[in-house]
Amino acid sequence: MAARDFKLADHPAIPRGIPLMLIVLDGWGEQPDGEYNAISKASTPIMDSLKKGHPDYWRLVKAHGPAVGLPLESDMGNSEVGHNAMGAGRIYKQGAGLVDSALADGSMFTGGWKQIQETIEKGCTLHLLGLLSDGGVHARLDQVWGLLGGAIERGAKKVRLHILTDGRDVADGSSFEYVEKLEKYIEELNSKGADVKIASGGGRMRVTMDRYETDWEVVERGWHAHVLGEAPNKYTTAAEALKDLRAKDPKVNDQYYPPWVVVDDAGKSVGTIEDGDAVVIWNFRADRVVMISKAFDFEDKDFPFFDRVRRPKVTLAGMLEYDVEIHLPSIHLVDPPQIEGTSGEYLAKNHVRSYACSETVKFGHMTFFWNGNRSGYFDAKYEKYVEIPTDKGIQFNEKPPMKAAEIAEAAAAAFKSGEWDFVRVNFPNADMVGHTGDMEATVVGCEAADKGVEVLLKAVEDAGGIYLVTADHGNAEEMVKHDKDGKPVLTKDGTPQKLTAHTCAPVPVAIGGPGLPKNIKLRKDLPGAGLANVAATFINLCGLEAPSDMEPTLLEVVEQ
Ligand SMILES: O=C(O)[C@@H](CO)OP(=O)(O)O
Ligand SMILES: [Mn+2]
Ligand SMILES: [Mn+2]
Repeated sequence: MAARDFKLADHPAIPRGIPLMLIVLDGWGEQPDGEYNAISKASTPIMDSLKKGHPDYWRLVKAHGPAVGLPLESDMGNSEVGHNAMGAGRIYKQGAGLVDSALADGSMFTGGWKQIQETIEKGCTLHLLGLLSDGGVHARLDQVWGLLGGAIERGAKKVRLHILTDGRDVADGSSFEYVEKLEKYIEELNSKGADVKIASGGGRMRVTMDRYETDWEVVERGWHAHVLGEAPNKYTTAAEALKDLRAKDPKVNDQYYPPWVVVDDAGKSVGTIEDGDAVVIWNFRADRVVMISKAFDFEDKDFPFFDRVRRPKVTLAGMLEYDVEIHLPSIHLVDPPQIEGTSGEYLAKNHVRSYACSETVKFGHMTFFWNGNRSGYFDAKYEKYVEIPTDKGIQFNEKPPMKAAEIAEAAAAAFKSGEWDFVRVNFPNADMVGHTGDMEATVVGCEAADKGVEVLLKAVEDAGGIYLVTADHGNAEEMVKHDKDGKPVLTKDGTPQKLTAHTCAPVPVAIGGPGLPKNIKLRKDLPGAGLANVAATFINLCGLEAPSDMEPTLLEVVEQ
């Protein structure tokens, strides 16, 4: 491919140097007002006022399914694909679909797998670890079956599974059904001579799947259970663990199970991870498996995060490469989407000074995901990434405002300082609190996010700047599950079933501010536009023409 020319021409109608504020409201979808819509229930005067700008200054864009590179129209959006699309301005076939193709054409077992195969042939144990979920955000059951079955077909004898339960992308309690399905499949494989067992597990928010170094203790708990075979909770089957831990503590749910291990009759773990073993992480999504990958891959001198006690020398493979900058893990089964020529690189190379900010749980969304799953700066001279620490060890409905005020304060100060041309922030509330399924708390979270937007729009007003407000996918606007006719799905006790997951709702794009030239409006001719169209839009708002291989801008220059 010809080398990319990063020089961008000036935009014909938008001058350079008018500062731009871009706000992403994580998990803020647009759906009709209703009893279970936490966003419409909340008092959100600022977001409501933006909506009045329809059609010239407010519109909806797609944030789910093929529009963001997911296999099916029924696939809900998520932060990785949403921020990848916004940051890159293009639609890439994403992890879920890439793994599907690699399983279908067999290439799953031809690349990085070869090194796993060598360890299997030596008779070592193969450990498979990941989120046991059909949500399609981080992982999918059929892919786990494909990996496990494929490994057995290729000669793996002893396989141990380390499972993280979900309840976030799927209904709480679905772990029972998934474990039952997995046990059935294991029985089938074992009846043909394999030795497969579930060895350890825990809830994804409490065990192993932390992200962006919010709390290394989460990963440490997982390390103890999966690797060392140690946890305060010991059971003879996974199903027993799930049942008993819930019965003991009403606060336990699929997301927040404590760590547990499966033990034999002598009380010994059935699946510690030992020197020479192979470990495959089956999640395709990166953020929540970067830390556990580091725990396996990093030498002691590079790993100050917790005492690993014992670090087995294993062959570790990721389903995908999770960090394409530092090539983590060093082996992967399926190549990740080749995201390059992102807006961040273009802007840095055109000397647009960019400032990105969120609190820890979403920090990497505005940096790592935004930049195509790269962890560093393109050019530190023109970029600054600011992280506000997220509270550790709480469930987010306990403190729904989260750090919205602090994010707004930091970003408003950066904007007013005049040091930055482009400030981008993410407010996590609608998403992180929405995932708890707690309606009241989510309403409070949405109100806090709206207040954050208010502070930032005031900064834009004061500095004569431009704003672009959008979201990465839906979540808080649908807090209970609905059937095809739009009626709430009821649980056995007659109450509506909580929906903790993201949705397929479209998301808003709003533009404005005193710096927006009067002849710039939103186009009316792109009904199918999605999040990938946002990149060209904000590059234009920075005063530059967008690269020709990005999805088209949402802006038009109108005659006055
Ligand atoms: O928390 C996460 O990992 C996902 C849901 O699984 O949410 P988001 O895509 O918004 O980060
Ligand atoms: Mn998100
Ligand atoms: Mn989410």
